[in-house]
Formats: sequence, structure tokens, C-alpha cells
Amino acid sequence: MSHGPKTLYDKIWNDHVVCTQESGLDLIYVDRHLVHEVSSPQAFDGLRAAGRTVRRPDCTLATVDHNVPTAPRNKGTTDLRALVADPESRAQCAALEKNVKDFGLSYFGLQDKRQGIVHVIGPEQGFTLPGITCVCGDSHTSTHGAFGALAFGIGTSEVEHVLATQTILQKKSKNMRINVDGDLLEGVHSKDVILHIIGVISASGGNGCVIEYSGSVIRNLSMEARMSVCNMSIEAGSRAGMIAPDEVTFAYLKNRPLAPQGETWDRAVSYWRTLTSDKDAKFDIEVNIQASDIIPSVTWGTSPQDVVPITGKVPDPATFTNPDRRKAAERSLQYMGLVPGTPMEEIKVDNVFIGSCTNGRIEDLRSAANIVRGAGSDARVAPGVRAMVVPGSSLVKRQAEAEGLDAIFRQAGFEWREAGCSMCIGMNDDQLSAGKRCASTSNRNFEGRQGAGGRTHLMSPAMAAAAAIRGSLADARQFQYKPSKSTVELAEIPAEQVVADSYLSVAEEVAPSTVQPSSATPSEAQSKVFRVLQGIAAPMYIENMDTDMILPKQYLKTTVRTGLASGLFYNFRNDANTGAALDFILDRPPYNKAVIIVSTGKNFGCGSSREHAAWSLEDFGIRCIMAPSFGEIFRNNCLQNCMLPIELSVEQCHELARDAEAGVELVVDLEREEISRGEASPIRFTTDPFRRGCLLNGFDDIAATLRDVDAIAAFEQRRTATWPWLDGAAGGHSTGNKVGVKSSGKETMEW
Ligand SMILES: CC(C)[C@H](C(=O)O)[C@@H](O)C(=O)O
Ligand code: SF4
Repeated sequence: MSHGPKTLYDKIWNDHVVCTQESGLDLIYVDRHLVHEVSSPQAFDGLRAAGRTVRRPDCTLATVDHNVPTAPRNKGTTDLRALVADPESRAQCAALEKNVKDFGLSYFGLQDKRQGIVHVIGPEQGFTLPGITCVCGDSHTSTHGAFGALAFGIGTSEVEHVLATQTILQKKSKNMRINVDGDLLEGVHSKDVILHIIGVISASGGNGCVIEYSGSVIRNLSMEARMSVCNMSIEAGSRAGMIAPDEVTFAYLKNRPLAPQGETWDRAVSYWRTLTSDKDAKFDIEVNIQASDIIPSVTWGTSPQDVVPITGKVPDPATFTNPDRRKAAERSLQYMGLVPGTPMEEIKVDNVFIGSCTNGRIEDLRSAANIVRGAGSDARVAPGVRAMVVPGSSLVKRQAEAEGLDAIFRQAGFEWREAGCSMCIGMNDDQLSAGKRCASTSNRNFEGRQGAGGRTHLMSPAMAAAAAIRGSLADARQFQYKPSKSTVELAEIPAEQVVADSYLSVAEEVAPSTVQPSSATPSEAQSKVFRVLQGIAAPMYIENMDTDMILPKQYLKTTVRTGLASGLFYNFRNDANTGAALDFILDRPPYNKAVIIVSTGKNFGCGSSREHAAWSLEDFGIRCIMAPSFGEIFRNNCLQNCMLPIELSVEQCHELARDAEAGVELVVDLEREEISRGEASPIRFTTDPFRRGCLLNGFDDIAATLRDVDAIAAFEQRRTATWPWLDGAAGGHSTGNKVGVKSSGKETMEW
């Protein structure tokens, strides 16, 4: 640990190291664990199979968000059969309800007024606080970094690790700082700021880094706007994004139900004020952005880096100098059905989606409603366009209704829905049909993201509202609504109202789940070994191969880890309209027997944290992936499943892809860290010593960490003494149950 000047990230990291391994990896204590229904069932089954408990129910909070219908809910029932019609979605919700009961966790169920997208409810309740470490089996956990927290997404195996040990093994990332200085032009919002940043640094620009956002523009943002910026850090490839806490942060948190109160509040705030990067702190990478360069932005392609100002045109891939990028752009334009040179404002839309963990907060809804009002009292959603507004949480919905925003939307022809992830991912009924084009406030424009064959343009809530009225992508600045003096400013949710609400927990009342625990135990998965692998390699040439491409969302609705091979690269293998087979490389001999993938494109496995992507590759028979770089969560997910991700130079990947094209069998020797390829000279690679040891010897991470249980317990004692407000926030075994959900959490630690 260095004693020189430190960044905010260095400080939070140092404060959370339980112990350091010989390999250099740190065991990091987790202060807050958020859980949702998609990435957790296999983790709980793993705990059950190994006879383990949840170490800190008081620091764990669960909700349902991805699968939930957003059509009006029958308020009179807690029976999941009446609330979630789709059997697979219901099975995941039911599994979570059973798990929170079995393991004594606090839970905001479907009929709870606090239910919502996991990244909206954490901050809303004050569960998210400055200075903490926060994880969730979800890539957009980076959102919580807006509070000056170290928050990042993890895979399901890591969720199991955190549930069992309240820690996670991590390698420290590099420090990156992005300064945004100057004054934003009128009509430019935080979504434009982050889209512009990703356009500048690219979807892999933050690989291996934690980004701190700073500068006058960031300082002047509200908490909600800061959350939108940090939320999309993952779209820039970074591990996490963060913003130093300040008066704006403290004002947002004060009196939130789970935030510290009274004297503890004062003590917490004085600690939080120390959470800034020291003046001379060293950043490995620094990027400076001028606010005046940022114009309201939209995406044109299928990567969040494909950004242009709304006043711009669809770019011509022929002008791209990097051949991989050119290829990706050509593919994107074909998928998006766009012609180079088309002015963005001439692109017609079929759907509009306002919501998601990026832009489903009250301020986002106000901003969209302002545009609708600005368009005049007779403004309507353009004919033929379906526009929906989906609040990020049930409390956001109630607040918006109290302010009359729902009436503004409804009157103009928008659908006003219940809270959930909705058309951001389309795991419920809210899906974009093949060939349809959507103006969306979400964060991912990946192929098939909102529905197979659907086309997504990312933008701010103001721009999405403008698109709904105009029927095409539109510059929201032409709609700008200036509240007149007589307009009542839209009220904040009174804190007392949030605190005093009587909440219903359905966890106690649902019918018992029919979900059976998986037969595959974690130790089974982890007891596999990787030493030498020989076989066919399949070449792939796509940059930013995201995990939605590897395994689309319809395959996430499982509660087990197996049987996913049929979904692997589904949209590459099957035509979205006709379902006809597309002759994808993995369906052609000899590649239908491939055990290795060689990707020449960087950032393989970026995007969502779904471990299902790794499970589907494994299920197909893939044991090793070679690429110039990887999405970090995906890399960890591979390692957790005894698959070897190997990072090589772009040139080496091209060389190996040529071998793969020629049908040369590759031999990967992990002990020697070497790839042999017929007569040609072998290629060396390096791996982290701890991870190599795990793969070679097949040992179980959780059992290994539990050997450090004394160090974990000692850390917890120090934590209680130093930051007492972190214990007991979500109920459970520690200092009380603030959430108001009966907990059966055990008082003692059992190992
Ligand atoms: C389902 C979940 C694992 C996933 C994520 O990690 O991001 C989802 O939220 C998404 O946005 O794709
Ligand atoms: S990105 Fe979309 S699907 Fe993922 S958590 Fe956010 S709202 Fe839900």
C-alpha cells in the first residue's frame, strides 16, 4: 500500500482490503450486496448444496426487476401466478422469493411500494452510501459510483462467493480520470455527456480501469444526472465509474430510510468529506473534455460508441481507417437498416422507450414531460409510434403521479407503465419487433437487445420525448420548455413520506416455489481442471462482441447453469424474421466441434454480466477464448467455469485466426503458458498466477476464501468501530432491521 497522494479509488480500495494474497490479488470486503432474480438463483442453489449461509443478510437487499410485467398490477394479490403470467419469468421470481425466505434476506417484492430496478432502489433507499464497496450480479452496478462508492458488476459464481463470504477477490484496476470542464450548452443533458465520452474513448476505452469523473460539469450535475453518467461506465468498458461525494450527495441522502441518522449522520458526513482524490494523486490515464463540444447526441450503430450529434449524419464506414472498426460499422449499418450520409433527424422511429436504470428516475421523467408540455397542449405521439414511459421504481412512479407527469404523458398518447427493466432488455412482454426502430433512453443498442431484429438508438429522455412527438429522431432543443413563473416547481419526494410508508412484503405470503435446486453444485463446477487443451479453433472477426450477442436475453430465464448451448450466438445462427439457419461458423464442420474461439476483435464479452454467456459457451464445448482484450466481468465468469481467456496482441490473434481458417489444431498448455500450432512457432501468453493455480488444480474459490475467515471477522470488527452506520442497514443479524421485513438471519457465523 503506497503512502503518497491517493485517488478516491485508491482510498476506498485500501479501506476495504481484508488481506492480500501472495499472487497479489486482494480480498476486498463488500459493504453492500444488491440481488435480483436473474443472476442469483444458481448462486443460492450453490450455497444450499454446499450447506452455506449468507454471511451478512443485513448488508444484502433483493428485488425483482428484469422479469416483471409493467402492465397494471392486480393490487389485491400477492400470488405470483396472478402477477407474472410467463412461466419462466415467474419461476425466476418465485426462486428469488423462496431464496430470500430461506436465507433471511430483505426483499422488495412485486407488491412492495419500494420495488424497482435494483440500481434505482439502492440509492433511493439510502442503501447506497459514499465510501462503500457495492456489488450486484449486474453490470450497471457502476451506477452507485455516483455516490463516491466503489461499485461494480459481478457474475453469478461471484454472487455466490459474496453471499457466503461478504468478500470478493480482486485485482486492482488502473486509475483513469475524465475531466469535463466548461459550461454545457443549453439543452445538453447528462446522457449526452456520457454518450459523448464513450464516443471519444470508445467502448473499450476504459478496459482495465476505474474511471473518476470530475470537472465543473460533473460538479454541477444533480445526483440523478451523476447516476446516469456512472451507470454507463460499463459501456466504456471500465470496471467502475465514480464521482467524489459533495454537498449534492449529502443533500440527496439525508433522511433516506436506510441512510444513517442523527449523530451517526454527522459522523458519516465528516468521513465522507475526506473522500476526494488528493491534489497530487496519480492517474494512469487522464482525458479532458470540453463541455462546449457536447451536442445532444444519439447512436447510429450497435455499439454505444457509435455516437453522433443529432445534427449529424449516419457515418460512412469507408472513411474509417481501422479495418476492424470499418467491418463492425458495415455490419452495424446493415443491421440498423441505415444508409451512410442520411441526416440523423430524418430517421423515422416506430417505438419510444423512456425508462431503465440509466434514465428511469424522477428527474428523467420530468425532463421528458417538459418536452411534451413544450410541444403544446395538443401535441400527440406521432401516428404509428408506440411510446412507453416506465418508471425506474414504484416510488418514482408514485412521485411522478403526485406531480401530474403521468397525466401529461397519457394525454399525449404515451403508455404509463409499472416499474421494471422493461424494454431495456425485453425479458417481459415489452419487446421491440424485428425491423422496428426505437428511440430509447436505455444504455445498450446491441443487436437484438430490445427484441430480436429490433433497432435501438440511444439518447436522453428529452430527445426520446421529442422523437415520440416528431415520429423521427429529433433535436429536443427545438422543443425546449421554459416553465413560466406561475408553474409550480415539481416537488421532491418528502423524506418523511418515504420513511413513513407502510410497506408490504410479499416474501412471507407467496405460494411455495416449485423451483428445484440445481443438481450441479458449485464444487462440481469448480472442481474441473484445465491443463492442456487440444482442438479446433473457430475464428471470429467482430469487435466488441457483447454478451447479448453470445447469449440473448430469452436464455437468461433459467434457474440452472446447464442446457444453454442451443442459445449460443442465437442471432448469428438464426434469421430474426424467418428463423432460418444462417450457416454460422459454429454450425459448419470442422468448427461445429471447436473447443477454442479466436477473436481478432477486441473487447470480447463486453456488456452484461450474465454468466449464462460463459455457461452456454461451455455447454457447446468451448474451453478457451483468445482475444486482444475482454470485458472484465466476462473474463472472470470464464475463469469461474474453468474456461481460459487468453489475451494476445491483435497481430497474434490474426495469425491464430489464419491457422484456425486453415483448420490447424491448436494446443494450449496452461502450465507452460504456450500455444502450439502445427509447424509454426509457438505463441507465449501470461496468466495471473492465482487464477492459473485455480485452473490447474481445480480448487474452489469460496472454500479458499473461507480459510481467511478470521481476517474477515477482524475486518468486520474494525468496520463496526469505524463506520458503524454500515451494519444492519437492510435488517438481518446485526443492529436491527430497518427495512421492516422479518428476517430469519442467523446471529452467529457458522464456520
Ligand atoms: C441480467 C443481468 C445479468 C444483465 C447485466 O448484467 O447487465 C442485465 O441487467 C442487462 O442489462 O443486460
Ligand atoms: S441495463 Fe436494463 S436490464 Fe440491465 S439492470 Fe438496467 S434497466 Fe435492467
